[in-house]
Amino acid sequence: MDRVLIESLAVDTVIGVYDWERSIQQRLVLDLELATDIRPAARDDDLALTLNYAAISERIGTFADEHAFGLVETFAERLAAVLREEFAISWLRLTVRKPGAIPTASAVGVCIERGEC
Ligand SMILES: Nc1nc2c(c(=O)[nH]1)N=C([C@H](O)[C@@H](O)CO)CN2
Repeated sequence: MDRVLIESLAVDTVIGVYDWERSIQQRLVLDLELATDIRPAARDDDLALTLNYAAISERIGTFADEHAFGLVETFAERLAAVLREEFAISWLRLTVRKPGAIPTASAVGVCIERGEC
């Protein structure tokens, strides 16, 4: 299956399990692979026939603004569900990295796959 890609999308949100994390925003960096057949859009050169990565990126920013989860796992799971409900995404791979969490690591985070290809 073809994929629409969104790479290194940065969002700032309240995220973390410790008290000091509940009153600040921290950066998450997201990579998404979104399965879709790109041939209809390519055939007609029509944005309406594919997954609009601009609209999806904007929705992710809104989602990050609206929530304040403890775990990156919860952020990833809930975001994947919202995106699959609101866009015609049959399968996705979502990586959520929290680059500031561990000073001696470039990033930590999770990678999930949901749906059928
Ligand atoms: N698997 C996870 N481990 C940890 C998480 C998490 O979201 N998932 N979060 C934290 C803290 O919030 C940490 O990021 C603070 O530096 C610890 N472990």
